[in-house]
Amino acid sequence: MQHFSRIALIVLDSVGIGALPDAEKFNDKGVHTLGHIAEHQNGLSMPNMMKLGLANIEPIQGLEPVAEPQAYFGKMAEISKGKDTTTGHWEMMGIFTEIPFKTYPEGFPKELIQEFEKRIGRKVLGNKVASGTEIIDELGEEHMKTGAVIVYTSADSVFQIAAHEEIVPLEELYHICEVARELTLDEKYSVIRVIARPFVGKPGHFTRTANRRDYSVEPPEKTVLNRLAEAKKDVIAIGKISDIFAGSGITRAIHTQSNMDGVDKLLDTLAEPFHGLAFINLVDFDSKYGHRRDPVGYAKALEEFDTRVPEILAALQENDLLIITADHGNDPTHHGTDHTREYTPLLIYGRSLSPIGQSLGIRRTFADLGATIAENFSVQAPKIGESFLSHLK
Ligand SMILES: O=P(O)(O)O[C@H]1O[C@H](CO)[C@@H](O)[C@H]1O
Ligand SMILES: [Mn+2]
Ligand SMILES: [Mn+2]
Repeated sequence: MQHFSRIALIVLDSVGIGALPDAEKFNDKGVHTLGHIAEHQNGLSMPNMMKLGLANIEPIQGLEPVAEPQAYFGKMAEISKGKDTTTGHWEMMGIFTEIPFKTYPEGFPKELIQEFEKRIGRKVLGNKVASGTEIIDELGEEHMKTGAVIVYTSADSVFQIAAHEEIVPLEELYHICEVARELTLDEKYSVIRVIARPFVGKPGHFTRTANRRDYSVEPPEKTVLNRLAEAKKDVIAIGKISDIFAGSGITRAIHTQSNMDGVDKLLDTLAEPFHGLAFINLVDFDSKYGHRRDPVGYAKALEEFDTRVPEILAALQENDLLIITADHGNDPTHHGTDHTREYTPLLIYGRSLSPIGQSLGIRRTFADLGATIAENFSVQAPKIGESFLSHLK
């Protein structure tokens, strides 16, 4: 069996590949992020991902499978009871989330908001489920006049705080988030993530900045990342990965501004020597296009990523393994603005592997990834997941 000295794991945030069998329970019957974007655009120009075998995973209207895919390919099911970023990434690294995280479809309880207002010395606006761009359009002006911060949530377990950078300086916003983080760690509330959502601009023309910051809870048990770090391997987190794991098991964190900046930083990372895992999340697909229900923008982002694939392949050394997947869906043609319950694509490429990839079938859980990575680096396997390392030849 081959072992690899470096693994690069790329998560295309929200690029799902069709409804999971239990999608109906999530109000997501018939969703298909990649398929519906391709259908909407009458095809997608992603020649490099096609060469790897993206369209070989399953038939997708407008995308042609290739005769000789360069990568091993398949799709993965999520067994955890959730469709958010945290649940998806944690499952990849071996955690089964059986009890869904607490969500707040009616907004946060009054007593929590009152305590929060008291502690931060500012009032709260909103306190409801909303889309982040819509709620700043709706309440941004009032926020600027009164200095009250905008609090909102979604179908996920998130406490999001939006504020204009010129009204609430970033340092203060981050402090406010720390207060919210502390209050919502209480079991009574158990919110998974507090998120700072700074924005700039004039009423009617607000834009969010890249100064977003996530305050996550630590995973409830050790993940494959912890096992790697304990075994003195490098665990390099690029983009929001470090936030998602609250820094746990990460040996180096690199923050990014955008998908393309993320790819640049991955290339920089691959150009340097390391031994272990480079784990990157490209969030624009999700935050800029999926939640905004913008299939045209989403398609462009996919095509833009595709143009960078040759550079990524060229940056790989003989003994490297590249894995491309996603953490959930976010079908921009589906109702609402939330994630969608989907399979995620799986593409695995290595220069030392056979030039024609085989099917890895339908993986029962995202944790097959963690199990594979653990086996590769000879660290303790996660409780769930089956390694497919021996299939890679
Ligand atoms: O609508 P925006 O602010 O982008 O928020 C989205 O981002 C959150 C965190 O990923 C999701 O829960 C969803 O609410
Ligand atoms: Mn995500
Ligand atoms: Mn999202």
